[in-house]
Amino acid sequence: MLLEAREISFGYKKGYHILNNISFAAESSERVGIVAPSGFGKTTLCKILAGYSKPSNGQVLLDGEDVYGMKGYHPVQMIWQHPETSVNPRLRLKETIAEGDQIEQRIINALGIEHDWLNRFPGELSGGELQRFCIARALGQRTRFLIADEISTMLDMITQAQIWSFLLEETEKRKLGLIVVTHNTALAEKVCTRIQILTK
Ligand SMILES: Nc1ncnc2c1ncn2[C@@H]1O[C@H](COP(=O)(O)OP(=O)(O)OP(=O)(O)O)[C@@H](O)[C@H]1O
Repeated sequence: MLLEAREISFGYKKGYHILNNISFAAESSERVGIVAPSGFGKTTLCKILAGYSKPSNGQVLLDGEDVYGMKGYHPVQMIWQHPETSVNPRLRLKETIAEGDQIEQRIINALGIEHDWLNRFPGELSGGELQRFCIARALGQRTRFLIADEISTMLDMITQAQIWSFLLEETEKRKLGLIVVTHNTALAEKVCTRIQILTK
């Protein structure tokens, strides 16, 4: 499967574009690191790829089909930098998991999610524990591409290693494309099959 962003332009303020004519493509067999300076618009591009923001110009295509015309589950799922703002604080974590597309128990186990955490609210977990739920939720049955936007910045080294080794194994097994946004070049070089530098 091919995910393509073609000549994307986007601005938060009318008349001022953050992204100007940006093109990007990734195959589901790839793990692509996106590198650009802070404030360039990497998260904005990820939001466009995952269907959260519509570009003012350009198209996002999945195997040639415009994703903004698709209905139902979005095959491009995003894991955000801040898990605490990516979950509903009023839902117990088992309900957060249920927001995903039939998340398999083996994914919950592999991420080290403890049974007792499922009955808690987000405010009762650490950032690292919560991020595991956000990763699990994104790995639904119909997910084809996963976007990881600075997902491990707040984690200790052991947890980072566990989570990345799980993600590499899972994406390989299910042939999911992985797009990685990080300022950590050593991490990008380790986990990605290709690095794409975005330029204005
Ligand atoms: N919701 C918003 N409303 C207005 N401006 C925004 C909004 N979100 C982001 N911006 C601005 O858009 C620009 C790009 O932001 P974005 O988060 O996409 O950059 P980034 O490359 O991911 O940055 P970083 O590497 O620092 O995370 C920034 O100047 C930011 O202030």
